[in-house]
Amino acid sequence: MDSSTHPFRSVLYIPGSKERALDKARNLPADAIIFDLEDAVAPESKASARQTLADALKTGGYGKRAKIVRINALTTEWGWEDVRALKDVGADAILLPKVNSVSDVDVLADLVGSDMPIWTMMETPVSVFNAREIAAHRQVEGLVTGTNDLTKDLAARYRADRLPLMLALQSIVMAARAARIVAVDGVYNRFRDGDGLKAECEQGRDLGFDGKTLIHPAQIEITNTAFAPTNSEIEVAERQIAAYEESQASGQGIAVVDGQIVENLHVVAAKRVLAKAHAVAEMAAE
Ligand SMILES: CC(C)(COP(=O)(O)OP(=O)(O)OC[C@H]1O[C@@H](n2cnc3c(N)ncnc32)[C@H](O)[C@@H]1OP(=O)(O)O)[C@@H](O)C(=O)NCCC(=O)NCCSC(=O)C[C@H](O)C(=O)O
Ligand SMILES: [Mg+2]
Repeated sequence: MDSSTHPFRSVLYIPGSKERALDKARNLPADAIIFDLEDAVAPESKASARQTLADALKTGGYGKRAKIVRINALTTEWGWEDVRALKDVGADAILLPKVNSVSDVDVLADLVGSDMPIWTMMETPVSVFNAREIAAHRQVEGLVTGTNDLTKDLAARYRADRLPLMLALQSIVMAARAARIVAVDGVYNRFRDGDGLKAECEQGRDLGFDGKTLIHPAQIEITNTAFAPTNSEIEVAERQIAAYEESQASGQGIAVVDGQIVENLHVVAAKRVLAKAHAVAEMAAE
C-alpha cells in the first residue's frame, strides 16, 4: 500500500486492550488504523490485549482501512511475543516503536519475514538523524512521527507552532519522500479541541505529510478534510494538465494558467493531486 493508491489522511490509534473501541473502528471513516499494543496498553494488560487484538483481526470487518499493528519494542519483555502472536493475522504492516537505526528494522525483518511491510515510529532524536537510512530499508513502507516521545526526549516544550519539532518533522518528511514511502504526522493530544487540531493538520499537510495519527474518533472528520485535495485544487490541477497538453501539442514547452507558468514538474504535482482525490473517492465508496 502506498499513498498514490491508498489515502493515509486519518490514522487512528486504538488500544489493543479495548474491545469496544476495536469493534467501533469497523465503522469509523479512518483511512488506516494503528492497533496498539505499546503505550496505550498498561503492562498488566499486555498479554490479554495481544490475544484480544489477534482475535479482532482474525474476525476482520475493517474493510479498506489499512491495518497496522504497533508492537512493543523488541528490547522489552513483550516485543518478541507480540510479533509471534500478530504476524500472521492479516495485518497490512507491523509498526515498530522506539526505532533508532536501520539495524532495529533488520531485527524485526528477520522475525516477520521478507514479505511483511514494516512501518517505523520516528520518535527518538537518533531516529531523526538516521531517518534517511531507515526509510530506505527495503521493507519499510511508512514513517509515523511520535511527537510526544520526541518532545520528551528533546526536553522541549509543547508549543502551538511546534517550532521545537520543526527540524524533526521536516527530516521525517524528507526521508519519506526520498524513499517514496508514506509519512504521517504525530498526534494532537487535546482531542476535544477541533480548532487546534485543524490548525495542526493544516501545518502538517503544508509540510508534506500524507496524514496525521489520531487518538479519538472525533478527530477523524477534521483530519480527512484537511488532508484531502479541495475541489478548487482538483479543478486547478485539471486545467493545468489540459493547458500543458495543449501547449505541448502546439510545440510550446510552457503553459500559463491563472497567470502562473505550468511546466512539466507542475503537471507531475497536478497528477498527484488527482491521484489522491481518486484514492480518497475510492476509500469512501465502501
Ligand atoms: C483518549 C481516550 C482515553 C478517551 O476515551 P473516552 O473517554 O472513552 O472517550 P469517549 O467517551 O469520548 O469515547 C467515545 C466513543 O469512542 C470510542 N473511542 C474512543 N477512543 C477511540 C479510539 N481511539 N478508537 C476507536 N474508538 C474509540 C469509545 O469506545 C466510545 O465508544 P462508545 O462507547 O461506543 O460510544 C481514548 O480515546 C483512547 O484511549 N484513545 C487512544 C489513546 C492511544 O491510543 N494512545 C496511544 C497512541 S498515541 C502515542 O503513543 C503517541 C506516540 O507514540 C508519540 O510518542 O507521540
Ligand atoms: Mg511514542
